[in-house]
Amino acid sequence: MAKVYSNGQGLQSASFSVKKGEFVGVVGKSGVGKTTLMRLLCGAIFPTSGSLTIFGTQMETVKRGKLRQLRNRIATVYQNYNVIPCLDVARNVILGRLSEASWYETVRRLALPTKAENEEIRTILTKLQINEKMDERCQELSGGQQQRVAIARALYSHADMYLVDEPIASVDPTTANIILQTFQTLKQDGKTIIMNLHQLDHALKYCDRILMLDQGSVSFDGTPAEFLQSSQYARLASAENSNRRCRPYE
Ligand SMILES: Nc1ncnc2c1ncn2[C@@H]1O[C@H](COP(=O)(O)OP(=O)(O)OP(=O)(O)O)[C@@H](O)[C@H]1O
Repeated sequence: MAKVYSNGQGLQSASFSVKKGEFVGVVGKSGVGKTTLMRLLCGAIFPTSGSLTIFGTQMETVKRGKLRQLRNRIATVYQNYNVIPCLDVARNVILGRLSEASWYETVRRLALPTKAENEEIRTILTKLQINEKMDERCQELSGGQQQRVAIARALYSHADMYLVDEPIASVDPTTANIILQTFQTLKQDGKTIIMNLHQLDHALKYCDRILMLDQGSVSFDGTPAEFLQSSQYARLASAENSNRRCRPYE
């Protein structure tokens, strides 16, 4: 498929399929089309040519109702977090599971979450080490904390597929590992994860497949071990000024 914007930029050519339960890392320089790919995969935009099938549904001909159902099976974590600043952390997380709820149920969950709902939210926030912020408004949090709230909201959705755009861009190395380990646990539960990552060492360590984009096209598709041996890895690592060869399996 391709998604070419009116200025000629975008994703020029991508051909791949992803299996249930795979953790795919999408790497590549800035501007090569990683976010465009994410937006295609969550049905926010559509290919300008070629074909895209998500959960067996062809996106070129999808009807509005079916698209809504598909989107309910996909959780997206955007680079800019998309949290609601004036709501507290718990309520931002609750938003992750409201798409199917009636108007009454939406108000009830936001105004009067049950003990079980609060406990589930607290468990997710504890995993991401941000539970002490549960009652604080998002506008009072740092960028890295807001990023973890956005991740918690995605986890609360119980989606089948997680599209995650640069989830560790604003966090310290310890938190980065916590976040990536959380997604690895999801993968073990059979969830599919497609994650844009700039940090090659983390992609090599946590993903079980690497897709590299270069100038809007897929230039590599293989395992981390194959990627590590590839000329594409060498080029990208040196371009990102990090040609320190990683040894993720040691
Ligand atoms: N809505 C748009 N209209 C026109 N051009 C766009 C649009 N969105 C992205 N582009 C262009 O498409 C190309 C790919 O952008 P995209 O955001 O997908 O890259 P990226 O790999 O995610 O970059 P980064 O790593 O910096 O986030 C870029 O050249 C960008 O300028």
